[in-house]
Amino acid sequence: MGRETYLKKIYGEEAYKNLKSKTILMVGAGGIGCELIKDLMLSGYSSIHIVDLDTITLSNLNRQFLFRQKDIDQSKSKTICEAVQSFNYFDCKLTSQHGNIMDTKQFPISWWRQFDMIYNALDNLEARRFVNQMCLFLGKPLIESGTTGYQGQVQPIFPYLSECFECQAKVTPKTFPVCTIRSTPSQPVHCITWAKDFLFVQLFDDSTAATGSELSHVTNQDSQDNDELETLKKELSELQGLRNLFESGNKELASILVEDIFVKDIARLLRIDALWKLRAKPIPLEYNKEDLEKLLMDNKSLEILSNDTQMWSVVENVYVLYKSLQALQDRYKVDPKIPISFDKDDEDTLNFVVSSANLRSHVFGIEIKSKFDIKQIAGNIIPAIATTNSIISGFSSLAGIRAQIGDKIDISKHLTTYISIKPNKYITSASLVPPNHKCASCSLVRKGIARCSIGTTKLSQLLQLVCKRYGYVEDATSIIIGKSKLVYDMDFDDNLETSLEDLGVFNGQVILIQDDDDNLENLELLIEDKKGEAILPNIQLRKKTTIITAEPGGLNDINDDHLKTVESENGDTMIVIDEDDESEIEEMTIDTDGVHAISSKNGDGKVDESFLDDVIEIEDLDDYGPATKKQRLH
Ligand SMILES: Nc1ncnc2c1ncn2[C@@H]1O[C@H](COP(=O)(O)OP(=O)(O)OP(=O)(O)O)[C@@H](O)[C@H]1O
Ligand SMILES: [Zn+2]
Repeated sequence: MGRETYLKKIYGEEAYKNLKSKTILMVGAGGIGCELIKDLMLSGYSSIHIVDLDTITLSNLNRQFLFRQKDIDQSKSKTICEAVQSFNYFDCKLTSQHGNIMDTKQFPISWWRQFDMIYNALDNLEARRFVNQMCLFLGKPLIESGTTGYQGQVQPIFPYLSECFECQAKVTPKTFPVCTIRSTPSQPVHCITWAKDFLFVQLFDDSTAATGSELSHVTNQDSQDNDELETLKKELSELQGLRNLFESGNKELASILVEDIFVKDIARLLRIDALWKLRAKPIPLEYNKEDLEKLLMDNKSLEILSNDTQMWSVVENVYVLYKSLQALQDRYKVDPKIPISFDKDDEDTLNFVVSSANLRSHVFGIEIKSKFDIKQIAGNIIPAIATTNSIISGFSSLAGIRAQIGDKIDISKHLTTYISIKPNKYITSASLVPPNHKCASCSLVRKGIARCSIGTTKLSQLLQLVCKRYGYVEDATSIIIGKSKLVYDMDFDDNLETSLEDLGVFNGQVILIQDDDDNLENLELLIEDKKGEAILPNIQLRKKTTIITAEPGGLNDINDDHLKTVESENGDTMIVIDEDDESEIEEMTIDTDGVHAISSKNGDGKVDESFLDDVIEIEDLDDYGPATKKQRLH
């Protein structure tokens, strides 16, 4: 029996053949990627490309089971491909690429074209958003997955048919008021944030992100108290002095820093009575200097640094602070050009943050934490769980297979899957829904790829082409390069005879075509620089349509009068929205000849009752609010 026999039985001969012809991309070779690659490779795809920007670290080995001790510092994508070769039963062609998926030079649009589908196995929003955008430009299905602790989710995304990654707002990490961090901490996390995002940044980090750090700029909005503002400004200039001592390799830095930050600054804060009316006062740091001397003299004390599950005493924290400062100073001395930035896996930076956070906690009467705990909090880590990654990878690969074996995408046949550890909710799912009509990525604008030679194509040619092809009117069109560079509109035609390249367009650049009359939807063209005649994407731009907002139950009573209020025309599309949760109830074509003036999109002239049952209460038929007109791109 051939090895493929079971796959053929499961999928069916045709579907198997179909899958065997597909080339797919997996982005990320970490926790999810290590599990997913096995599933994908054994699913029958003909070829899989794997991209990851990182190398393997010791901390990856506890859950990324394809990596071994010997692989540390090797490229993740290369190692993962080698690791699965021994069970590559269906001769899947594996291609690894080490690089950042957002690098448009290494991964130009011509490279993306080869894939039939993309699987995300990423760990950050920025890269996920980028891949989502690429899939929208290319019109390729994306299987998005993610895990946090015991929770996980797989979302199949079919561009313009189902919600994209950006259709729902994403939760951003919790932030704290600046003055809680700088003057009045009350929880360990406040002190850890102070140590990592303020003290560390001020002393060592040179990056622009650091100098622009919000915690370094305190304004009247952050604090009404002038004394507090003055004190915090003084602290900042004092830190500049400490930074100079650090850079000059001053041997007294540690003792000066402890005195300045944990004694003098605290004493200064204590003088601001307003801060302590309702709060417990901090106590400037006191510790036994002889004990510190003893620790510093004894080489055995170094064991404290790796004792990461027990709470360090106050003097031990001071000792770790001394040691980490010393190590960082030595690094700076060897090569000042190598940036020092916080990384939870960089022991010296972690030790500095742990000890200074703990000393601040002690001063403010907040509980001290172990190095292990602080590492979790400072690295925003919710422990990654191998089993969760494994289950999610299974669902992810199944979601992709389902997308590939059918001929035409019917989103009602696909599901978003969730897993959790809540009883009765281990595995749940939800139907895919059409794109959110407010989504700036997939609903307010159409996307496509235009091929043209940027060196020889003039702006005027591009303008004429898009007008001819999509129905824009030259006098009512704006062209914007990148995020905000306006190069053409009705009152600004200076650039028409300039080539796209001279206007700053590069291979992979995005250009926005905007209808100033608001009749047609806007279009984002990703420019692929290619010699020869310009080729525009084959897209039917949609006319902006009318949305009628009706209260629950009002749907059947929308009549000619309402349609007149919203100036609808025969043949327009109407979307009825549930006012409570803004979900779309029904999409209909307006027929102004009929008495009831509505025909549903399935063409039988009736509202789809089965759909309504779920959403609105039919008894409320008389109780509808006035219809309002909104513009929607459909
Ligand atoms: N822009 C990107 N391009 C390519 N690969 C990326 C990009 N961003 C993240 N990745 C990769 O995605 C993977 C995500 O895996 P995972 O969530 O397990 O993170 P990790 O870095 O391996 O682990 P941890 O963050 O817990 O140390 C990582 O291997 C990471 O290198
Ligand atoms: Zn969207």
